Amino acid sequence: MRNAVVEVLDVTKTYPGGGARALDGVSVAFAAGTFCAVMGPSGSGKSTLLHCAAGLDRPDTGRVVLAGEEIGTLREPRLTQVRRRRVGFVFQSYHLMDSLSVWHNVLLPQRLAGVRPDRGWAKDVIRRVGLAGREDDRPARLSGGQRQRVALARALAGRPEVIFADEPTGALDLATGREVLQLLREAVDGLGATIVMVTHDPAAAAWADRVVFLADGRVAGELAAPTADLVAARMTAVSAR
Ligand SMILES: Nc1ncnc2c1ncn2[C@@H]1O[C@H](COP(=O)(O)OP(=O)(O)OP(=O)(O)O)[C@@H](O)[C@H]1O
Repeated sequence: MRNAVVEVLDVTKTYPGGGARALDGVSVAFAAGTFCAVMGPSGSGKSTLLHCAAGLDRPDTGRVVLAGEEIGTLREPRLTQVRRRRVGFVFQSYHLMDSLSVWHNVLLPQRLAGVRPDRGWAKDVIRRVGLAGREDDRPARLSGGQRQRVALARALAGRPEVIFADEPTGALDLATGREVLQLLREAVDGLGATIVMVTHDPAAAAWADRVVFLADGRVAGELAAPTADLVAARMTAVSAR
C-alpha cells in the first residue's frame, strides 16, 4: 500500500495457554491520513491486532512496520520509546489520570516520552475538541463525553504517526458517541491524522473510510466507503462463517 503508516505482515500470535491462534497470518496496512475501522465477532482477534500494530504487544511471527521502522521484534525499553513518540491511544475507559488537570493529562505522553511539549498545539487541539476553558479541571468533574475528548486531545497533542482507538464510544450514549466520532473524523480530514479504530458498532464503523473484518484470527474481507447497513450485513455474513 502506498503511504502505509502501519503495515502488519503475516502476523501470528498465540497467548500462553490460550489454545487457538488469536492472530493466524494477518496482513493489513493502514494508509496515512485515513480512518480505518476494525470489526469482527468477539474473540476474532481485534484487540490482539491493535496491540501488535501499536507495539503494546509483540507478535510470535511476522512483521509490524510503523512509519518505516520494524517494531515487531523490538525489545523494551526501545519499544516503549517508539510507542510513546509515534503512537496515540484512545481507550473505551479514557485512561486519564484523575490527579492531573486536563492540561497536564494532555501533555503527559510527551513528558513521558522526554520531548518538549508543544504548548501552542496542545492549546489548539483542546480548543478543537471543544474543551477550551476547561484546562484546569480535573477529569472527575467532566462527563464521559468530555473525558473522551480529553483523551483525543492527548492523543493528538504529540502529533503521532497513528492513533489507535479501542472502542472509543463503547462507554458513551448514542448522541455523545456520535460527537466523539465526528471529532475523530475531523482529526483525519482537518488535521491529517491517521486513525485505526476497533469497534463492535456498525454505525461507528460507518464514519471510517474503510472497514477491515476479522474472523477467527484472520482477515475476512474489507469494505471501502462503508455505510452502517453495509457493515451490519457484512458482520452478519462474517459471524455466520
Ligand atoms: N491475555 C490473553 N490470554 C489468553 N488468551 C487471550 C488473551 N487475550 C485474548 N485471548 C484470546 O485470543 C483470542 C482473540 O482475542 P481478542 O481479545 O484479540 O479478540 P477481540 O476480537 O478483540 O474480542 P472482543 O470483541 O471480545 O474484545 C480469543 O480467543 C481470546 O480468548
